[in-house]
Amino acid sequence: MSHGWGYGPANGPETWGEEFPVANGPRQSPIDIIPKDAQYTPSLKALKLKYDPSNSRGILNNGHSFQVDFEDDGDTSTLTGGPISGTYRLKQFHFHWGASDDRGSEHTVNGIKFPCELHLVHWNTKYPSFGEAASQPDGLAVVGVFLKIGAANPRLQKVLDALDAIKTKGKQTTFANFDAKTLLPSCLGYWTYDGSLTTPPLLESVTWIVLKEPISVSPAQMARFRGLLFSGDGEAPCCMMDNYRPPQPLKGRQVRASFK
Ligand SMILES: CCCSc1c(F)c(F)c(S(=O)(=O)NC)c(F)c1F
Ligand SMILES: [Zn+2]
Repeated sequence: MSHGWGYGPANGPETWGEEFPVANGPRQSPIDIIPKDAQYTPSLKALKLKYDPSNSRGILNNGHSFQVDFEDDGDTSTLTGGPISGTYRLKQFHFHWGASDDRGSEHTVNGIKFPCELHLVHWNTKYPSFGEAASQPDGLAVVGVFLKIGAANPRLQKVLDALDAIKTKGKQTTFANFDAKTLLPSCLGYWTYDGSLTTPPLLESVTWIVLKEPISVSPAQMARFRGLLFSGDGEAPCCMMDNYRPPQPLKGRQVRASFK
C-alpha cells in the first residue's frame, strides 16, 4: 500500500515537511488574505484571460483532486496582463473542497473559509516546458476563484456530470470543448502575492492571483464533489473531501490588490 502524501491524519499537510522541507519555506501557500492589509496598487494591470475551448482534453481523478487538462503546445489558451510579465499558458484546472460547506477553500479572507476553491494553473512560456517552469520563481501563475454557497451554478454542470466517470483514483475520460472562462466571475478584481504550490512538492514558483468575487455553488452541487474517492479501484473506499492545505505564515510578504 503506497504511503504517499495525502490529506489524512498520517499523511496530511502537517506531515508534508518530512519529505518536502520547503513546506516551511519563506513563500508558502495558501495564506489568509486580510483585505485591510492588502496594498492597493493602481499600476497592476487588468487580467487578460484568453481560453480556447478546443484546447480542453480530458478530466482525471489524480487521487488528490480532479483536474481538467488542456493542450498547451501553443499560445491559444493564455493568461497575460495582471501582475505577470509575458505569456502564461493554461495547463489545467482543479478544485479543493471540504467535507461540509463550512470549509474547503485553501485561501481564506479575514479567516473566513469558503466551501470550495478553483485553481486555474498556468505556466510561463519563457521556459521550455511546464516541468521546467514549475521549478522557477516566476514559473507558474495560478488564478484562484472562491465558490460560495448559493444558487446552483449551471456553469459547473458539465464538470459535475463528468465526475461519475472518474470516481476512483486514476480514472480519466475525454472532456472536449470546455470553455474555462465560463467558470470565472464577472468582476476580475484580484489580490496577488508570491507563493507556492499548495500540494507537494510545494514548489515556491507560483504568482498567486486570487479573485475577490466568488462564483456560486449549491449544497447539492458540493455533494457531487464529495462523491469522488481518493482511493483506487479495489482499495477501501475513501471519500475525496477536505483536500485543502490550511493557510501558511505570511513571513513578511506583501499582498497587493488591483482594486480599492
Ligand atoms: C507538479 C504540479 C502539477 S500541476 C499542479 C497541481 F496539480 C496542483 F494541485 C497545484 S496546487 O498547488 O494544488 N494548486 C495551485 C498546482 F499549483 C499545480 F501546478
Ligand atoms: Zn490547487
